[in-house]
Amino acid sequence: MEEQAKLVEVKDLVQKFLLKRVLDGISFNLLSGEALGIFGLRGSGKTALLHILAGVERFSSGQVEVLGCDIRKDQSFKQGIGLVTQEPSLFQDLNVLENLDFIASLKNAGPPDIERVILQLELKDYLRYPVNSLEAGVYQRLSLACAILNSPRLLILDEVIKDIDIYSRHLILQGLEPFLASGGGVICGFSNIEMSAYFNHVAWLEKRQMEILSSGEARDKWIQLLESFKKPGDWDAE
Ligand SMILES: Nc1ncnc2c1ncn2[C@@H]1O[C@H](COP(=O)(O)OP(=O)(O)OP(=O)(O)O)[C@@H](O)[C@H]1O
Repeated sequence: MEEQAKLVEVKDLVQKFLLKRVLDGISFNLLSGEALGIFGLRGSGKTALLHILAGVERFSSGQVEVLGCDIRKDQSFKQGIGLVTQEPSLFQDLNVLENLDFIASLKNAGPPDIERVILQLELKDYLRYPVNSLEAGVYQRLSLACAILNSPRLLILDEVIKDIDIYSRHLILQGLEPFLASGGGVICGFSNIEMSAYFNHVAWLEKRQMEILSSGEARDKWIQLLESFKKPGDWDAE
């Protein structure tokens, strides 16, 4: 059997904001064909980690390799990733097609790529809609469409299917299957434990540390956590 390529390798990652440690000695790998879900309570560091992997935030110490690049020294991995951030990141003043056109030009993608993503995420009926008029599910379909215009090898997704309609969720998840089967990798932050089943592994972030679990183990841990909560303040990460 062909050996799976290592898409992400993280060793001893530390992230501090001012003097506060948010991630403390995190290590994990992602192989091609794998989907890793990053799970944690509010403020546990999911977004901080995803932004480091996408190269949009610096980190305090440790080693991070993405698509074979030491990301502190070599930024070329950015051409091979697709990012969907938790905060809306599309151009609000442009319509759907204008967003696709503009982002395609930034990513050196061409008309066939635009056609491909419109088809995959069923955006044809929305092309002239202003982005700020889209319902959440269609907005996320467009966000993912923009992220995959450059046919990335690694997708970094932050809460991409949170609070969206079931059909959009289906379209997004269905699109990930052939992507993974062809050797892509997905890292996805999520906060609804029900979504664990969609990932090969769940990276549980708590108290600045990471634990890699199966989806079943993550659900069990969630049930134990719920049972241990006694007062509302316990919902905070620290
Ligand atoms: N740029 C920043 N400057 C200072 N503190 C930050 C910064 N980014 C994140 N933090 C802090 O780091 C911690 C982790 O935040 P992060 O947004 O990564 O958590 P999260 O798990 O994604 O939370 P949520 O589920 O609410 O999105 C929080 O305490 C947050 O306030």
